[in-house]
Amino acid sequence: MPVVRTLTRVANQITRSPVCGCQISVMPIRCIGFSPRQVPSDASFHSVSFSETDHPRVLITGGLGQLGVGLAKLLRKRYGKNNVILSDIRKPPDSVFYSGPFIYSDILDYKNLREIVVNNRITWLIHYSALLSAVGEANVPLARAVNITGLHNILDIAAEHGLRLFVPSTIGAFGPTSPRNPTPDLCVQRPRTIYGVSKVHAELMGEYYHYRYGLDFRCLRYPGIISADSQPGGGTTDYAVQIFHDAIKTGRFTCNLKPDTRLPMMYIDDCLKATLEVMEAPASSLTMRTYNINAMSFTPEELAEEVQKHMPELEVNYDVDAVRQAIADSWPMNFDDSNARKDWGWKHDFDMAELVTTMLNYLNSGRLAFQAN
Ligand SMILES: NC(=O)C1=CN([C@@H]2O[C@H](COP(=O)(O)OP(=O)(O)OC[C@H]3O[C@@H](n4cnc5c(N)ncnc54)[C@H](O)[C@@H]3O)[C@@H](O)[C@H]2O)C=CC1
Ligand SMILES: CC(=O)[C@H](N)C(=O)O
Repeated sequence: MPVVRTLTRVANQITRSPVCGCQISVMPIRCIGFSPRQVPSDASFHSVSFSETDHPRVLITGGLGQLGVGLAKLLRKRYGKNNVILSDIRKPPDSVFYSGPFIYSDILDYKNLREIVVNNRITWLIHYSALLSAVGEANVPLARAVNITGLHNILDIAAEHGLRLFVPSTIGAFGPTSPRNPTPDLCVQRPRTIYGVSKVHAELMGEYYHYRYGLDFRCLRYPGIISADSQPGGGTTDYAVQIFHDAIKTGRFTCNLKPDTRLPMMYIDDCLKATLEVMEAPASSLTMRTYNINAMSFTPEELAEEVQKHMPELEVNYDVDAVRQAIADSWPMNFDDSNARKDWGWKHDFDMAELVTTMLNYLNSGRLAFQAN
């Protein structure tokens, strides 16, 4: 009865486990039986299987979206090109395919995901696959599958293989009954989008797996992320990226949110830096497993005025999208990230003025290079 022996050993280990100082007496249901998710005989359930002196072996899921390619670039600089594998279900452009390891991975395919983790000796998993707020409302069944069922696969594989797991959450994990100005780490969370509901689920499941199985789960609630060289994937904060592209291309911008809609925002370099920092933070410095992070907070009107300091001719109009506006009206206006600052030294570099200058310089230099060729 090797399986029973293994389960008994694991059960004893868990009930003795000092995680959170709690005594636990019930076995994890998912580990019982002969499913592919069966506990392996050498499962320890206690995280960080890699030696801290070695570089981690990182897998990024959903890596071809707005954030993944930039994160891979940052991590490859630090840990070596071949130690960071990007994955997605989309076909990578040449620039991505030839810049480091890329692999097809559908997070809904548990066996394929497990094979990738085993064959590549993955130690860190950065789980970026998701459907964002606006596209999620347009296809709830798919958002539910990717954001919830997909997350379950990720959690099981991470727990089974002792991975350090990063799952981003979002300002969208809060709702109209949350305090909105500012929104603290711990408060009422009753979001009204499938995206928000799935992210609260991810926060709670990750924290539960940490408490129950010792999974090294780390989670940051990102604000709206603004980037120049990658396009957002269908969110409510996308206007704050689009304004730069339209300003440079046409000198005109039509905003789909009302001029006074205040939302927390961050430049991509700060977002990627925070992700790296929280992944490298010693576990002892983390008093929580889910942290708000923030950099700035502005309205479309304020952002447009800042852009107009550089491009006074920019014309801005408003054509409000009811779905996006309702979502934005239920989200935080300001984010309280004091715990991240206190616990692991989070500090942003870009405020609104620096963000605008950086975005315009980047996009203008691209345009000039294009014209020169
Ligand atoms: N971009 C932002 O402003 C913010 C992003 N986040 C979170 O950060 C993460 C990354 O965000 P973005 O890069 O902006 O998202 P994105 O929408 O640009 O990219 C998501 C990627 O997931 C992939 N994907 C979809 N279904 C999949 C499946 N079945 N298997 C594997 N991959 C699949 C898509 O092909 C896409 O490349 C997401 O979890 C998002 O919720 C959180 C807050 C703000
Ligand atoms: C803030 C987010 O999570 C994302 N950018 C969205 O608007 O859906």
